[in-house]
Amino acid sequence: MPRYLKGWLKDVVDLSLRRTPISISRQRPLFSLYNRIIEFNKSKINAIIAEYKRRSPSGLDIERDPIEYSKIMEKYAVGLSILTEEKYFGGSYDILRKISSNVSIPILMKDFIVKESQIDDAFNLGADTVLLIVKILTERELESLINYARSYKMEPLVEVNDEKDLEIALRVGAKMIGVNSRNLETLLIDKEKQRKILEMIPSNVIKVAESGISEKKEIEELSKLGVNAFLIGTTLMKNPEKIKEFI
Ligand SMILES: O=P(O)(O)OC[C@@H](O)[C@@H](O)c1c[nH]c2ccccc12
Repeated sequence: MPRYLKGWLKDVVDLSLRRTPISISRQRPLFSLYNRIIEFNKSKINAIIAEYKRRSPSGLDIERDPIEYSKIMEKYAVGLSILTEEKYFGGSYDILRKISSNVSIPILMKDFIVKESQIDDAFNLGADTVLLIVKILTERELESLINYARSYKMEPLVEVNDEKDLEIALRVGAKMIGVNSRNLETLLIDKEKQRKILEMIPSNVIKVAESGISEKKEIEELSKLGVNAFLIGTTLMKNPEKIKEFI
């Protein structure tokens, strides 16, 4: 069982535990997000992970064609992040499947993963990796889900929000760590804290800055701290063309 949680996080995790596994099989080769971030870093192109997200508990509400969006991002982004959580983020497995059959760049399935069958689903739907959120899992669960993802050759993005999360992520051997500036419990953004945590990550780990990025200047500043990739949702959902300015 996942960690003790309250409020919407408890609800979203309960829904994840009850999610019915799908029964289709993968139709697409595996594209490594981890390797492609390193390639972008070598060629000095800002590695942007563009997120498709219709809604969010922090207030976003947007309709946009998923294929059209993904086709723009395919030209510029290092990868895509696709929300599949239904109730709070307006995502679906169907959207992920449609996008994965139309693009040839790495795709991260963004959901509240608490059981192995959700990783099976990600693989079968054509995703190339998954997000694992430290805050909702026990250390043992996190470790075993990381290994389970790796059994599919997926290197998961492990999300942390504070020092304690980071200690756990490093202890269980995460190789790609995302620091979310948004606290999932309070929904508040704290960029100072995010920077502090990013600076604590050893340089042999891929560092991803997540949430609240809206300007090129922020990407440049974060790059100076050794950040390898940037996960951007809201800004690109509102204006996909901004990706051209960001890279
Ligand atoms: O829309 P933004 O502020 O650019 O953020 C994107 C991404 O970081 C955010 O959607 C996110 C980060 N971690 C999550 C965990 C669950 C759901 C969503 C998220």
